[in-house]
Amino acid sequence: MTKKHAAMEIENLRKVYSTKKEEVVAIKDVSLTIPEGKFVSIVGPSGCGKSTFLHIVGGFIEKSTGKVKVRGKEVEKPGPDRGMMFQESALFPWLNVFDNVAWGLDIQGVAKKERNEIVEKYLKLVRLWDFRNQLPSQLSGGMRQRVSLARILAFDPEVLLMDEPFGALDAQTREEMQVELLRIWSESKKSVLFVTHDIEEAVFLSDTVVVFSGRPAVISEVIDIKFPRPRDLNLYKSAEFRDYRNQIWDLLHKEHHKPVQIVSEVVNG
Ligand SMILES: Nc1ncnc2c1ncn2[C@@H]1O[C@H](COP(=O)(O)OP(=O)(O)OP(=O)(O)O)[C@@H](O)[C@H]1O
Repeated sequence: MTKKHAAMEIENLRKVYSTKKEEVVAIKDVSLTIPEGKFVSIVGPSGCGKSTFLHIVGGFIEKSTGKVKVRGKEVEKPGPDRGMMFQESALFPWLNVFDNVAWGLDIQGVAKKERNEIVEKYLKLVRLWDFRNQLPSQLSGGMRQRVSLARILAFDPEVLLMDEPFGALDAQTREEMQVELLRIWSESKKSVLFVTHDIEEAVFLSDTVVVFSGRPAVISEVIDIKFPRPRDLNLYKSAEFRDYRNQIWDLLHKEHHKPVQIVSEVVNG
C-alpha cells in the first residue's frame, strides 16, 4: 500500500537573506503540516516572513535549511503541482480572457479540443464564460482575479498558494471574492495555503489559522476554526466569529508590542 502524504509538509524551515550589510533571519524555525484538502491561512505582523514562507513552498525562493515537501515530493523549484496566485493578477493585457486561460495549456502542448474544454470548464466555474472575449482591462479587479484563478486551476495543480490575492480589492468586492473562493474551493477540493493581513478573512475562509510571530517568523499559535461549511457572510456577525477574531488580534498585538530587539534578529555573516 502506498503511503498517503500530507498536501504540504514543512519541517524546521529557516530562511536567512544575505544582503551586503548583514544577514537577516526572515524565518527562524517553522514546522507545519497541511493535510489534504484543507484550507490553511497564515497571518502575522507586516514583514514577519509570510510571503517568504509561501514563496519557498512555491519554489520561487530558496530556503536556507529545513525540508519542504508537497505531496511527499521535495520542493526544489517552481512546478505545475503548485498554483501560485498573487495580489495583482498576472494576466497578459493583449490576450482576451479565454486566451489568457488557454495560454498555459498551449505551452504544455495540450491538444486544442481538450484545451478548449478545460478553458470552458474553469471559466464557467469562476462564472466568467460570458466574458471570454473581453480584454483584462475591460474587467473589474475582482473579475481579473477570478480569471487568474481559472488560469491556475486549468493547470490542475495539487495545491494552491495564495499571497494576499484580494489585497488590492475594495472591502465589498473582497467579501464577494471570499464567498466565491469558498464555492470554487469546495468544488475543486484543492489544498490551500493562503497568506493575508486580514484576520477576519482568515477566520472566514479557513479550517486552520496559523499565527506567525514578528520577524524572524516562528509559529506563535495554530487555531482550528470550527465553523461548519458551507459558510456565508452572515458568519461575520456571530459572537463566535468575533471570539476567534479577538483571539488572533490579541496574539498579533502582543507580538506588536514586543521589544524591538526580539522583533529583528540579525546574525553576523
Ligand atoms: N530579498 C530580500 N533580501 C533581504 N531581505 C529580505 C528580502 N525579501 C524579504 N526580506 C526581509 O525578510 C522579512 C520578511 O519579508 P516578507 O516579505 O516575507 O514578509 P511578509 O510577512 O510577507 O510582509 P508583509 O506582510 O508586509 O507583506 C522582511 O523583514 C523583509 O525585509
